[in-house]
Amino acid sequence: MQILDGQLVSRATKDELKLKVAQLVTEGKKIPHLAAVLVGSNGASETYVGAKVKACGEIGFKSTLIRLEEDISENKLLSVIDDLNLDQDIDGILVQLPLPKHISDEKVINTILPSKDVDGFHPANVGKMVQGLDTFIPATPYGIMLMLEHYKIETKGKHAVVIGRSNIVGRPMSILLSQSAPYGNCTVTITHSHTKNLAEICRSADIIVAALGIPEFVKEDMVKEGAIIIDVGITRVPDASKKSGFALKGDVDFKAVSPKCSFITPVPGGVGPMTIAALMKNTFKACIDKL
Ligand SMILES: Nc1nc(=O)c2c([nH]1)NC[C@@H]1CN(c3ccc(C(=O)N[C@@H](CCC(=O)O)C(=O)O)cc3)C=[N+]21
Repeated sequence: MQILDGQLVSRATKDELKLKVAQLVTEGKKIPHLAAVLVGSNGASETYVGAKVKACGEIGFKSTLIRLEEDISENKLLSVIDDLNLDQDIDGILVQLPLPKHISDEKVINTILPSKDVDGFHPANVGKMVQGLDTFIPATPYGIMLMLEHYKIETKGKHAVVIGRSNIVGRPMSILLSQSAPYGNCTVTITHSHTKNLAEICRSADIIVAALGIPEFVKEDMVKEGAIIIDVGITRVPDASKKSGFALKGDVDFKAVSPKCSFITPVPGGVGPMTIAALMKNTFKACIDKL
């Protein structure tokens, strides 16, 4: 069993980008600039956005964090996005999800200029991704593909089971895994809360991507010997023994499952850091090739 070290691969990816930025500097070219928009103050969102801004600093990107009040009107938020769309210095725009209930995710996502949509959530970019055209790939699935590539894990012809069908992870992941090289070339089964015989389907998987958001959902008896396990879940569960007051739990029962598999991602330190690295690659792309 080998642990897939997201911290390590993320660092390597960021180091690569850092060199490329240094090159841009010597050539006197534009430096990538990410605008991150955070509405309200959800603890987890603060952490993630903070990590994104920090990564920009490490690589040498510019970043602007825009904090807005929880009760900002939808129209006001849309006008903030319009301003960022028009701002020639901003290459990438990221609006951290989830948004407060009175704001429509769909309207927000549709307002971001596709050429600045480094999350790859805009329907125009989703459409391109589905067709295998050049576009921004959503950061979590992209990060997972980068991780598999880094460890030279052969995916061709394998049966991949994706648990979860969200627009930000499960669905794009299932599409990328099914696509031809440089993507997965897998046979993909996408499963969700209405799937029958989930355990049985999982047992037939060579690769499991768990992205349903239920802590330790994937148990030992759902996993085939030698399977590759990608754990996307990251839930904060109360834990009095931790200084923060919570522990991070993945969607996989790591202790029980890890002895059975060939490769597994830990939580934390697996997919999470790769999500950040992939976002940085998208931000670089937004600056370099104006799609
Ligand atoms: N517009 C938008 N784009 C996103 O890409 C996006 C989003 N909204 N909303 C929430 C999810 C989640 N996400 C994570 C990013 C980093 C870690 C990460 O770095 N995790 C660390 C631990 C961080 C901690 O201590 O909580 C780890 O797994 O090692 C996790 C999750 C991005 N998302």
